[in-house]
Amino acid sequence: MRLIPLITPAQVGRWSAAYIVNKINAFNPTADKPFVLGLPTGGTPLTTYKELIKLHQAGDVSFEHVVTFNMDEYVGIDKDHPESYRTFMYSNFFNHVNIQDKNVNLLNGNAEDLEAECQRYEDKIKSYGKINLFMGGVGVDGHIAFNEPASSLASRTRIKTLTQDTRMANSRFFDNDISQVPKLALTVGVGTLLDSQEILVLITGHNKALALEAAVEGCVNHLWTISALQLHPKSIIACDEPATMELKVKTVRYFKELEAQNIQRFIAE
Ligand SMILES: N[C@@H]1[C@@H](O)[C@H](O)[C@@H](COP(=O)(O)O)O[C@@H]1O
Repeated sequence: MRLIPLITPAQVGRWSAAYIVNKINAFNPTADKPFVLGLPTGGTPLTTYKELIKLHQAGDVSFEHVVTFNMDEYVGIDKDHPESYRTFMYSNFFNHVNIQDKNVNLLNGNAEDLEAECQRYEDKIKSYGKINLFMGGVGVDGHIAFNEPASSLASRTRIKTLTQDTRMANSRFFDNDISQVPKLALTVGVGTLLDSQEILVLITGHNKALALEAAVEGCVNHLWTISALQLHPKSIIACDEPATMELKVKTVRYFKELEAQNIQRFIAE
């Protein structure tokens, strides 16, 4: 695992966007060989999306041959609801870059047969071979995508019941009214994520410090599904300083030294 210890959320946005752009450009995607990118929603990746849009507008990256798969979606809210993850993705990213609509993959939380919808998603991912890079965030309780505590670390795309904690955290997007937050969601599984070639997780803010500790210093444990990153051959966490508050000083120092060259340009800005 790599830990990229930045200082501010803006730096996490810039670092992660630059990382993604380099990966896409090095891959040199074509119509026959698209780059497959997994994407999250949430407050944390917003700066990354803004930076990606900027880099696209500057001509540094094209999304023409990029295929995306979003990690999750609520069940039972209209696809055009302002808080659906579909709406989030179009308004914060897809509408601002040259991605082709046919290359956008989102789970349909209103499908008649939700289990069949999850299987369709898994099959569609398989049809591309694998996801080249999955970007993610983390919940305060350490969930990745909507893999809530005690999710199987071998799980695949499926329906999950959201915990009270998650619904409370997400009520900030629903007029602070928990009763408006859906109780169910469709989510890729931990196993689905682990099949990706690379995973890049963004963690910012002091309220995520315990989740970062569990991811980096904790044992692999289904109660903190983010800890499954330790099982992945190529996982990266980009974090800001407040998120490191529960890590040991020596852990932070170790990664600061290791990544000095890679973070220098970003922390100087
Ligand atoms: N399903 C999403 C997760 O994918 C996301 O990582 C998490 C944290 O969101 P935020 O970045 O807003 O803290 O929120 C939701 O639960």
